[in-house]
Amino acid sequence: MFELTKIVYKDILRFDELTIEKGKVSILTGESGSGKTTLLKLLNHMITPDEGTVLYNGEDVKALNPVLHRRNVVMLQQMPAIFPGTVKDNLIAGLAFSEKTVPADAELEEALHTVYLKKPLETKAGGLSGGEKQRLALARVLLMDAEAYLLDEPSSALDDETADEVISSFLNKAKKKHKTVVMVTHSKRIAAHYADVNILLKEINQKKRGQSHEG
Ligand SMILES: Nc1ncnc2c1ncn2[C@@H]1O[C@H](COP(=O)(O)OP(=O)(O)OP(=O)(O)O)[C@@H](O)[C@H]1O
Repeated sequence: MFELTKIVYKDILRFDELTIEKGKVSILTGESGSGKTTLLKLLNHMITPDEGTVLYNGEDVKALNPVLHRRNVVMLQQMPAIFPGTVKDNLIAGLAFSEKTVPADAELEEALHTVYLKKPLETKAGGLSGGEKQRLALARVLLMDAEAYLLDEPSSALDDETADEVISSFLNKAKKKHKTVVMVTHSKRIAAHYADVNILLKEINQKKRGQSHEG
């Protein structure tokens, strides 16, 4: 689904090749500051590489309309925005961007159920805990029904048990619908349990520019 070739981005990323397969869960790990978020941003064209190409289904993302591309490839940021208003307002916020019709409340409740967030739709979102807000944002991207989900540490605010429930439930749903998931996590446990493919940034990322090595 994604093919990255001869990528250079500032002095952060430099690698020859990376393929991300359609319908698979690829888990991206690497130490803090190693460029995981930067790599996700290359995939949905929030940034453009200085050198090299990023292909999405065989097409150079530079040639794609960025707004349309980001409807197909939805990114959940590490600290996702929570909008003023209710849980429901937050769930439907992404749909306006995708120009999708607002589903019935039952479908919104189903998305909350998937992320184990047991709150009525009319709950004020501002009063939710950090972990609840994280799950609300995850439910919001799930409803966007994208082709690919780029999840940047989606369970960082959750305890281990809740993280397992939420991630496993989200991935089950995504897999049933043949979605592609690229997930960044610092959790070795989650990487070991849920990855179809493990991408270790330190294995692919080469010496940074400005260092003596020319490789
Ligand atoms: N636009 C930018 N310009 C310059 N440097 C940047 C830019 N964005 C990120 N960086 C730097 O690039 C490095 C990689 O950042 P990135 O957020 O991709 O790392 P990460 O692996 O996701 O880290 P973490 O696990 O801490 O979230 C960091 O040193 C960061 O400060």
